[in-house]
Amino acid sequence: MLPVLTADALRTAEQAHWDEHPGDDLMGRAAAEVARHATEMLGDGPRPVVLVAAGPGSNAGDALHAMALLPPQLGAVVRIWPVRGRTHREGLDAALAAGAQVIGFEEAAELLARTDLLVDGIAGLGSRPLDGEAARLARAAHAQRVRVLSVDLPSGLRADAADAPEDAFRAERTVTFIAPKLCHVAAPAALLCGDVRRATLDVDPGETTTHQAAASDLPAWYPMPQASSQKYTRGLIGLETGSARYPGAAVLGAAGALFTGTGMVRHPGEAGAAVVSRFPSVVAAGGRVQAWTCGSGWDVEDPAARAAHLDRLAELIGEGRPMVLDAGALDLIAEVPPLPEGCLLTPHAGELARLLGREREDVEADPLGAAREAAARTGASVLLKGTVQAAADPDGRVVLAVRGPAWTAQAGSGDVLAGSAGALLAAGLPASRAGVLAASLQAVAATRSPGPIPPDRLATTFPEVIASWEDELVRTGDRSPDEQAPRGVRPS
Ligand SMILES: NC(=O)C1=CN([C@@H]2O[C@H](COP(=O)(O)OP(=O)(O)OC[C@H]3O[C@@H](n4cnc5c(N)ncnc54)[C@H](O)[C@@H]3O)[C@@H](O)[C@H]2O)[C@@H](O)CC1
Repeated sequence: MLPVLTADALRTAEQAHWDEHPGDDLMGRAAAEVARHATEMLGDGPRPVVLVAAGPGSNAGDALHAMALLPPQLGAVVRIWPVRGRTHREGLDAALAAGAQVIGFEEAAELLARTDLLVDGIAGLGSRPLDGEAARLARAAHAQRVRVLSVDLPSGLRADAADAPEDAFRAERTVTFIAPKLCHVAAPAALLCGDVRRATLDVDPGETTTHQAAASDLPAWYPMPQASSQKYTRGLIGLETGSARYPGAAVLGAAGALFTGTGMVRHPGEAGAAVVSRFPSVVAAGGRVQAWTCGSGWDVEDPAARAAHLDRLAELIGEGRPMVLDAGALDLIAEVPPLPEGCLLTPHAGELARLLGREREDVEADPLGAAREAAARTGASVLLKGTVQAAADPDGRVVLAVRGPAWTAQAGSGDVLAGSAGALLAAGLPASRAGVLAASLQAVAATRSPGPIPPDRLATTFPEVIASWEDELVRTGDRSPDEQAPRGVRPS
């Protein structure tokens, strides 16, 4: 997992580094990284034109010092537009000494047509939305498809926010320092960062409570069956989902659980028959389970159905097993006893806002903060679904799931996800890990099988993804090839 730092935490890490290594030239190393990436992007065309948009702070310092570090044989023609006329003094002197020239806004705007690379050094950690000439330049660069290398982050984004203001640079590549910030990993901001390259600058990022899951983390997290496994040890998941009004949710949740992999799925509720007709391995009766998924497709608008769901939720809570609470069940939390240990709530932004008694926009403005608050209030882990998918634990730790394409933004994805997370919970994974793994599985599946595939059909591709994880574990020696395909005893 990658640490994700806030701007404040990053400044603290930087200060701690300087306390230990007084005078260490972090800007020099950052500039060398910018120069390396600029050179790589420019390739070997003759006398490339490089335009630097330079702000007033240290972000411009990195960009400008980098210009003095470009290989002389590149013969780059470097022009600097200082936003609002002033910029980082030493950086500017270094760039001028290497042959760069300062130009005004009009000249910079005209130069765009001949610019091979725009180095965006307006602002990094201190970035706020662009306005005036800077906004005009960003817009024109986008319209003219100018290639942009952003230093630390595309100017106009805010380091700790996931939103993408219209007036921000759109980078082909972003070289970020020490550790990524929220804007680099959470959509839609992350989509403006292009290819994000992390330069650690040999600075310890320190402790952080926020991490981004990587695709390479997933194989080891998945509960692969062992030679000694049997259905009871792999996990029994009970589904209490669907209703007369929304029977499909029960089928979708069962698809999520079955194609994620589990020992047995039980569906004792009224939608059980519909589920069994689609998936005959499902047991439409109660009995022992290790975890429950409930709430998907519950009809909480009809008073009689709502009362029945409420009774059933209280009953399930009384069993004391870990549960995934999805959709309708989230609306009933305030009316039932406290949840057992190890539960997972799976709200989207609107449901999370209702849970917190806030506006949806508030949640969207600070998705991780909202998930943390809900986790602290309910004592459950909270997987926020949507463009930002992240699971928060009651102690404040947050893990962002692997990102996928927006094809999964469709009705039914959440029902599949709740079933999938329930299967993983039943297998013994901690709640937030189950949520992050299920969300990541769906994202990876949609990346491998893009297009408008209905969520239950997409679930049928989960096994391919999981099989590739098993291949990976065998390749790295973390799983015996015999567990994957027993060879038996062969003639000597
Ligand atoms: N903190 C660190 O550990 C390191 C920082 N470095 C660089 O330093 C940067 C942080 O430097 P600073 O704290 O000086 O902050 P920035 O250079 O990110 O920006 C702050 C300045 O930019 C102005 N600004 C912000 N948004 C603007 C906008 N939209 N239009 C015009 N002006 C705008 C602010 O008014 C302020 O003067 C990092 O992003 C990185 O590039 C690197 O040198 C390496 C190490």
